[in-house]
Order: sequence, then structure tokens, then C-alpha cells
Amino acid sequence: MGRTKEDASIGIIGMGDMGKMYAQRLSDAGWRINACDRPENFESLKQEFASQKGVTIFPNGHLVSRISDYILYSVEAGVIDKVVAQYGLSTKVGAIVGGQTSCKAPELAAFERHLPPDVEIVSCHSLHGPKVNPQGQPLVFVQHRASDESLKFVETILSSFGSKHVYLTGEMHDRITADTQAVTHAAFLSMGTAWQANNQFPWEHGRWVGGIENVKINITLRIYSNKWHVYAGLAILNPAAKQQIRQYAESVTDLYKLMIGGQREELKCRVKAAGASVFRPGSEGQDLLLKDEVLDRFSLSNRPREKAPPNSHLSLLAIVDCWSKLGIVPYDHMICSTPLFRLWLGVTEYLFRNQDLLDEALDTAIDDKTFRSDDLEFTFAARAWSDCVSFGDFESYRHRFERIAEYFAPRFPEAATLGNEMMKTILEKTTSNN
Ligand SMILES: NC(=O)C1=CN([C@@H]2O[C@H](COP(=O)(O)OP(=O)(O)OC[C@H]3O[C@@H](n4cnc5c(N)ncnc54)[C@H](OP(=O)(O)O)[C@@H]3O)[C@@H](O)[C@H]2O)C=CC1
Ligand SMILES: O=C(O)C(=O)Cc1ccc(O)cc1
Repeated sequence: MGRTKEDASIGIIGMGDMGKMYAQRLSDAGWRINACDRPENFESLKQEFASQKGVTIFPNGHLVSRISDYILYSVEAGVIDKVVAQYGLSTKVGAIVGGQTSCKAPELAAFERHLPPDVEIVSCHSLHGPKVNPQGQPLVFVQHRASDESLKFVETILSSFGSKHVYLTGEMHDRITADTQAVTHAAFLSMGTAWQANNQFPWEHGRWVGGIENVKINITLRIYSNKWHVYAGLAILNPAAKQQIRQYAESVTDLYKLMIGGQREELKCRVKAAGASVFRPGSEGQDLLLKDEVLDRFSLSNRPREKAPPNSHLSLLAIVDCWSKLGIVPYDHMICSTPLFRLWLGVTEYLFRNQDLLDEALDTAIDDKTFRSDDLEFTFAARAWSDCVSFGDFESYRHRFERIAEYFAPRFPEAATLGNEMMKTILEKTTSNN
């Protein structure tokens, strides 16, 4: 077994966006990479990597597995069992195997089921997309069936990313990422669903101009412009995600009912109690993750913004209610935070740490009827996404996702340019250390 750059090589099975990013960065750092995708992609992949020094493309996972010392499965979460069943027995004797899927329960179960007992297991998870610079972003290691020495070896391999190493069990990883990823996505997926249902590109309406709205719009479009299976996999396959997404949908529904019932005092009382349990007293003096001037710079709208137009902010009120009901302190989850989660927490905190803004949102929710139909559609959408995840049906998830993605598709190019810039600026201000 080789354990140095000179005598070890790394296998990557699944050369999609993440697999390619890993292959590129690890070979740039001097490691020898053996990689494959599906057999039908062999020729095109070989051409694509022809000039990348240190990367050898193989026709299938058997050929990768038998010669590599650390083998990383970077395939869709929904097919991990099938793919490990296919190639697992070809793993080199004494090698270490890991996966890069976003949900560890099915991945580790597949390894236990299909890998020979002499093979060690160290999984990982980069908590960011393929186009984000890994420097400073969380990178989770799961030392599932491996010696400390083998964990160290995997850490050495991935050290050139400059990511922040986090050590968790598979179960802890899934519980935390259910919140930082699955619920966060459910909220933005629901926003997009509601805008589509009301046939709105929100930035074309005066109601959606300004700071918090820019973040909502840019992230929603960013999610819908990505691959559906990433979001479906990490929600449907994560045992902790269903319950958390269901609570989010329940919080949305409960708060909406208080709004349309005109129950101002109950609404204020419930939301402020939730806020007090999430944003603990004493933290008021702390710096906000996001500030006005940052939020305002990234608008898809060409309308001038004088004062933030009031909004009921149902999606934000509900996430705080949801965290409070589940006893989640989101700041404790920074160790597994993705850039999107930090933005989501940032806008939520922005609303809840400004009493005037929060009171304005709560009064708007009760008094201003212009938001009723948007909030109604948002409520339907949150419940529908929750059902879709609970039923565990990948095809209906795909169908819902792609229908809405199609609606926003003409706007993806401008949203991507602005969204990337926004992410870059905001990420500089909201590291996972916050
Ligand atoms: N995208 C992201 O932001 C992140 C994704 N992840 C996780 O990383 C994993 C990969 O994601 P990503 O790269 O975005 O997805 P992609 O769809 O881009 O990549 C997955 C690749 O695996 C290939 N594949 C499927 N079956 C096999 C097989 N039997 N042998 C070899 N290759 C196979 C797929 O081929 P085909 O397309 O033909 O099926 C595809 O090229 C997922 O589990 C995802 O959850 C983790 C962090 C971030
Ligand atoms: O930041 C997010 O939530 C993303 O959408 C990108 C992403 C997707 C899947 C992961 O496992 C990690 C990051």
C-alpha cells in the first residue's frame, strides 16, 4: 500500500462536476489520479483530460478500484448502492474507500454491504458546490472503519484544498446537514414554486426590491439552475431530513393561519418567543453576518430602492419557528455550513436582530393583503415539497423541480453572473468561523 504522493494513487468513480473538481485539484497538487465515469463516457472524458497531467481515465470502476489506494465514489446519492455493488469487490487489497455523496447513511450502508472486510472506510463531504473555492470551506471526514493512520492519509490527500477539517460520525453528519442543507433547500424551492405558481419573476415587482429579497431571488435561481438529483438525494435519503422539512412546512402553515385569522398578538408572541430561543439574549452586540450595503449591491431589478418595501417574510419567520420547535441552534451547525446556509442564516438574523424590521414584517403579515396570495402559494409549496420528500419518490421530485426550473431558465444567465458575485462578496464576510 502506497501512502505518499510518489507511491500512492487515488481513484475517482463518477466524473461529474464534483469528481472533475477533485481530479483537477488533486492532480494539480501532485497526486496521481485514476478516474472513470460510465463506460459510455470513456472516450469523451479521456479527451477532456488528455492534457491534465497526472490524470488517467479508465473505462470503468473495476479498473480504477484494483490499482488505487484511496478510492472515492462521487456518484449520484440515489445510485451509490448499485455502483458500490458493481465495483466494490474489485477494490485493491488493503485500500481505503470513501464517498463524496451528500448523505452518509446510504453510502456507509453500501460500503458495509459490498466492500471486502480488509478494506478501510473513510468518507468525506465538501460542503460547497464545484465552482466554489474550497479554501476555508468545511470538509467533513467520517472515520467509519479505519485506523487513525488511514484517516491521516486521507486528510493528507485532501489537504491541498485548504478546507476546514471537521470530524463527524455518519449519523451526526446527516442530522446536521438535514438542517444546513435539506431544510434550507426546501425553503428556497418553495419560494421558486410560489413565484412560478403566481406567474411572477419577483424582481420585476416593486414588492421584491431590496436587500433580503436579492438574496432570496439569487439563491432560488441558483438552486433551480443546478442538478435536481443533488437536492433530491440529500433530502429523500437523509433519515433526519423528512422530520425537519415537515416541521418547516408545519411552521409555515401555522403562521399563515395566524396571519389570515388576523391574530396579531398570537403571531407576535409565537414568533418573538421563537426568535428569543434561536437568537439568544446577549448576542445583540455581535456583528451581523450580512449588512445592508452588501445585501443591496446584488439586485436583478433595475428599480431604485429607497426604503425596503415591507414584506411579511413568511419564509424567514417560519424557519426560526421551525428551529425553535426542533430545539436547533443554527449557529451550532456552522461546522457543517454550506455557503447557502450561511446566507440563509444571515438574512434570517438580519430580520430578527432588527426589532423595527421584525415588527414591520409581523404587522405587514396581518394588515397588508397584497401578500396573501403569495404567502398562500408559499404555504402550499412548502407542504408539497415536504410530502414529496416524505413519499421518497425521486421521479415526482424530478418532475416538480424541472417544471419550475424551466420557468426560470431564461433568467439563469443573468442570475448566475450576479449570484456568483454575490456569493463571492458575501462569502468573504461570512466564513464558517462566524
Ligand atoms: N454538486 C454539488 O454541489 C455537490 C454534490 N455533492 C455530491 O457529490 C456527488 C456527485 O455530485 P455531482 O458531481 O454534482 O453530480 P454529477 O451528476 O455531475 O456526477 C455524478 C457522476 O457519476 C456518474 N455515474 C453514475 N453511475 C456511474 C457508474 N456506475 N460508474 C461511473 N460513474 C457513474 C454520473 O453519470 P450519469 O450522469 O451518466 O449518471 C455522473 O457523471 C453526489 O452524490 C452529490 O450529492 C457533494 C457536494 C457538493
Ligand atoms: O450550498 C448548497 O447548499 C448547495 O446547493 C451546494 C451543495 C450541494 C450539495 C452538497 O452536498 C454540498 C453543497
